[in-house]
Amino acid sequence: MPRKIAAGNWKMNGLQSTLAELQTLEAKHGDADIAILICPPFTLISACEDTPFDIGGQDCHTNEAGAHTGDISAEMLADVGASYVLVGHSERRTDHGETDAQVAAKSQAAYDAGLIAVICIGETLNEREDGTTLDVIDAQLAGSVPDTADALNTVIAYEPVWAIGTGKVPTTDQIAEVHAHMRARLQDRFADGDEFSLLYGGSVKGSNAANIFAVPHVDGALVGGASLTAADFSPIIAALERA
Ligand SMILES: O=C[C@H](O)COP(=O)(O)O
Repeated sequence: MPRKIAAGNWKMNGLQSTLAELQTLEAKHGDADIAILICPPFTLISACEDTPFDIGGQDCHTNEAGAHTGDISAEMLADVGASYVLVGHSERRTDHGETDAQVAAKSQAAYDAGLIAVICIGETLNEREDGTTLDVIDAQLAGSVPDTADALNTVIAYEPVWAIGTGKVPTTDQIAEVHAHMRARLQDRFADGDEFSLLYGGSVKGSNAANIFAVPHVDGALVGGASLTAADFSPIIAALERA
């Protein structure tokens, strides 16, 4: 069975005062049966050391170390207690021009440092409207997921770009189509393809989480805005625990 994962991506949000929200969340879900992953900004990772939740970075460099001002290596993330790292988020692909090849190299860097890579893929609105969604998914899976991936070192997050931070959510049929497609592609390519955790991301909220988690091959969520407060994230975690 794939791991169930409720992941919160704080993006460029969070100061030390934000950690009070994490403590509230711990009081409610500190003993959860599912994996709860928090991806705070780099500046707060050390401060999360004592949390019962898994901690992840939001990006890593392809190299272990070197002259790359402002970048963070996977080894540095592991050094301060992270066990996961997001790679290939659409905001990185758009803001920093990251390619599938770079995302694959970052994933490999994550594996080399002992981190689990959460590889993000998803189509734009134009691609959805052109009817090329599954082609885009195929290309991103082929290009961003290294041959060395397996269900223990890799999680795939399907995040339609047009659903991120917009309040627009695909229909459950649309999510089901993409997740079943991803599962089939992973089964074709990897011996343990049926064990990879597949997350949905894009405007997940307490009000829609249960419907999304009822979709076959949805093993959890990658949540942005609604992961910033315990009040918003807790109902999503609870829905996944019930799913
Ligand atoms: O990484 C998280 C996703 O980009 C989803 O963000 P959102 O929940 O704010 O739409």
